[in-house]
This record gives sequence, structure tokens and C-alpha cells, in this order.
Amino acid sequence: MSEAPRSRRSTPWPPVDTESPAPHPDAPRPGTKLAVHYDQCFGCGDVEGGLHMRSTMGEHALVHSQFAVTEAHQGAPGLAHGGLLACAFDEALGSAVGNLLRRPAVTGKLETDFLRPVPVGSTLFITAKVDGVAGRKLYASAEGRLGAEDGSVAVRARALFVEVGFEHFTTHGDPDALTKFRQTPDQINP
Ligand SMILES: CCCCCCCC(=O)SCCNC(=O)CCNC(=O)[C@H](O)C(C)(C)COP(=O)(O)OP(=O)(O)OC[C@H]1O[C@@H](n2cnc3c(N)ncnc32)[C@H](O)[C@@H]1OP(=O)(O)O
Repeated sequence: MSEAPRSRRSTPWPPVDTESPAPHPDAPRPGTKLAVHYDQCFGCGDVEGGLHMRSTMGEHALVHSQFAVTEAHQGAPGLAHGGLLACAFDEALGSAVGNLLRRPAVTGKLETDFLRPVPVGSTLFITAKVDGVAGRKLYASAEGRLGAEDGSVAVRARALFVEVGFEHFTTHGDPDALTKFRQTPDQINP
């Protein structure tokens, strides 16, 4: 296969003026294995059929996540489903925002570039970072490499997270949301 294009993007990123993202003083130190943020989360929780993503804080405010692609994640014979890959990036990006900034936020916009097919049996090594902060708007980006931290780039993603109050979860989700977050050991939410 020919080399994937370096970029298919024409728009600047972040799309607005931002401040540099200062990591929260309580952000996990490099090398820390990051906690599951909610044990029923499809991305990182121990949910049957979930993605079972695990993440680690890296150097230079990078968050490293791995997504092991199984037969349950197929969209075409032997290949990962693009929507599930987007899900994996939502999780990895959210983990970067949540752990580095420690501000409750939800995904407002998520865009993905699928550069190479991702086969069943492969592991996607995703590196995510926070690119900028503009008030409640938190911008993050990530790339996923096939098979190793220095493998070929297969997917790139970028996202806008919007900071919300904790009532977002109790009003729109479950009135017991805060209790349920807290029941997840070492969670980073409220
Ligand atoms: C560790 C954690 C890992 C978590 C990983 C998983 C994360 C998730 O999947 S979260 C679930 C999916 N996301 C959601 O359900 C969010 C649903 N959407 C919402 O609740 C709302 O639209 C919400 C909160 C994003 C924004 O609403 P609201 O609080 O009223 O703010 P609003 O004024 O509309 O937007 C705030 C700013 O963001 C901008 N914005 C919001 N959405 C977008 C968008 N899609 N594109 C561009 N800009 C946007 C607005 O233009 C606005 O900008 P400005 O302040 O400059 O005017």
C-alpha cells in the first residue's frame, strides 16, 4: 500500500484562538496507569462487548491508550468498524482531557481520518494530547498507530470537548450519576 497522506486537513487546529493547556496540579504523573473513569463505560469499563481500553500517562502531557481489535469489532470481514474506531478515539481523547485538565467535559464534536485499514487481531496504539483551551471549549487530538507506538499511522482524530457542570449527568442521565461515578475506584470524575 502506498504511504498514507500526511494530512487530509485544510482547516487550522484548534479552529479558534486558545490558551496553552496547563495540566492540573493533580494530573497523574508520567508512567501512571490511568483509572477507569466509570465502570459501565463502553470504552474503558469492564463491560461485556465493550472496548476495554486502557490508558497510561506519558511524558510531555501525552496520554497513551491501546485498543485491541477483535472479531467483535468488525465492520467488514477481518477489518475494524470505523464507528468503533471513532469510539476508541473518543475514549482516548476524553481520557487525555479528563486526566490532564481534570475538568468534567463531554464530546461536542469528533472528527476522524481513516488512513489505513485496521485488521482484526491488531492493536491500535493511540497517543492523545490536549491542544488548547478557550473558556469551556477544550480541544484535543490523537493519532493511532498499527501494532506499535512507532507503527504506521492508521487513524487520526480531533475533538472539541465542552466543559459541563456535574448536573449535566444527573439532569440528562441518571439522578444517581454522581454516586455511580464515585463507586468506580480511583475515578477522575466528581
Ligand atoms: C475520561 C472521560 C472519557 C470520556 C469519553 C467519552 C465522552 C463522551 O462520549 S460524552 C457523550 C457524547 N456527547 C454528548 O452527549 C454531548 C451532547 N451535547 C451537549 O450536551 C451540548 O450540546 C454541549 C454540552 C456539548 C454544549 O451545550 P451547551 O453547554 O449549551 O454549550 P453551547 O453554548 O452550545 O456550546 C459551548 C461552546 O461550544 C461550541 N460548540 C458546541 N458544540 C459544538 C460543535 N459540535 N461544533 C463546534 N462548536 C461547538 C459552541 O459553539 C459554543 O462556543 P462559544 O462559547 O464560542 O459560543
